[in-house]
Amino acid sequence: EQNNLYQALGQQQGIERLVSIFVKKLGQDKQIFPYFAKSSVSHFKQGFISHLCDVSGGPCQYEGDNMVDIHTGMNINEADFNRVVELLVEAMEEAGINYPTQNKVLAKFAPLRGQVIKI
Ligand code: HEM
Repeated sequence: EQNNLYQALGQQQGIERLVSIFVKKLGQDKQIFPYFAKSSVSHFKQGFISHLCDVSGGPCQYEGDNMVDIHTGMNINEADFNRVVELLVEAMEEAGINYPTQNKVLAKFAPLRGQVIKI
């Protein structure tokens, strides 16, 4: 069951394609771009790919820092969190990912909300 989500996302290739679209959207968004102004896009991209591969049940182990450590100090508020989720949904839409699969991805991220938002 766990592994089904990874399959539904199109495995490694599908996840890489999705994250590329997502990263492009983050960089083009006036509300969100400032957060990433000083980060390495390729580092973020690789980290996000392996994290998504991991949480979707794929054969990857995310080895980056935990969500709290990464996002602490960024002062991410609720509205910005919601915007990032919106951009992720748009990216999934553009990548042709079906609704049940989109919802499963969102269900994986929802519990992380409290670890990412201003603490
Ligand atoms: C559930 C939602 C989120 C998840 C799962 C998530 C996950 C991640 C991951 C996996 C990384 C890469 C870590 C690494 O490998 O070093 C990362 C980095 C980052 N995230 Fe998030 N994130 C989320 C929400 C957000 C939001 C809402 C913002 C800003 C509005 C944000 C801003 C950043 C930034 C700026 C970095 C790059 C840090 C650097 O310079 O390396 N994240 N996030």
